[in-house]
Amino acid sequence: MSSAAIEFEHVYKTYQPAVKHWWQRFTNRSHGEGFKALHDVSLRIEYGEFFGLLGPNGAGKTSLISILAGLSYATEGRARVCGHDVVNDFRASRRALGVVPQELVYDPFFTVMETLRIQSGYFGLHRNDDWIEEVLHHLGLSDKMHANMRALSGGMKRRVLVAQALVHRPPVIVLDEPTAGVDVDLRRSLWEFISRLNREGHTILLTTHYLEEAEALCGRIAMLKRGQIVALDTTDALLARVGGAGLEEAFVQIMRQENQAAGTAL
Ligand SMILES: Nc1ncnc2c1ncn2[C@@H]1O[C@H](COP(=O)(O)OP(=O)(O)OP(=O)(O)O)[C@@H](O)[C@H]1O
Repeated sequence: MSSAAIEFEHVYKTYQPAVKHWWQRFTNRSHGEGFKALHDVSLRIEYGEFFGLLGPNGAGKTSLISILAGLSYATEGRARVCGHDVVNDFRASRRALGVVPQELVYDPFFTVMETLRIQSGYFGLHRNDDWIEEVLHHLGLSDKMHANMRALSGGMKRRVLVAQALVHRPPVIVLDEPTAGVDVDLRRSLWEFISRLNREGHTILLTTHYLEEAEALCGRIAMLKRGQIVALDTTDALLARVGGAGLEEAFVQIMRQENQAAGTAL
């Protein structure tokens, strides 16, 4: 079968429980069962898709993205980016991927431009200023180019994280809740920019709790619950399930059915 932009094959993730005593780090004994965050997740996202990964808090979205970005290993199963295995062919898979993380992580000692030049350097790009300036322009950050990262507001720092993910022009872009805590203005300009990248052929994987955002942008959606995919369909088909009552209604109904099946309350 030909490669896809993103592939997960029977992925499981179990987090080991925290050790109670420091000396237990040096023993091979199991310290308990561990927490099963992902359970047999298989997913194939084709080139050029705008794909939404939805799920309640703790469903496993970030765990899945972390495996894709090589930040964490799957306990079982495989993941690939543009056909490159994220473990055996890490450099190629990482080069094909731009990740906008959920947390605001930044180095307080650098300016925006320095931050982006350093990021370009990680990918071996030494003359990248033209592209960096274009990205900054589309993210409304041109006037902050020489500002220190510390001096930016939370929303602006988030824009820099988006720019950081794009410096090496990756064909696949993963955005983990990129609009959490940002103003309407940025959301609009960010989505216009990301949609443009998608029209130009980039594959987008988006996680968000703003369901109207996913409804407007994503062609296909997977819903995760307790580490398992409980729905995977086109956005249109999910909307048709609820007679066009909106993605939020579809989400609530699917999660409720899953809760009933699991015998728990929402
Ligand atoms: N490093 C870790 N060690 C132990 N448990 C973890 C770790 N990282 C995540 N978990 C647990 O795994 C589960 C899935 O977390 P994850 O962050 O992947 O969910 P999420 O769907 O991204 O949630 P949110 O929407 O709140 O960001 C949660 O119960 C979380 O507490």
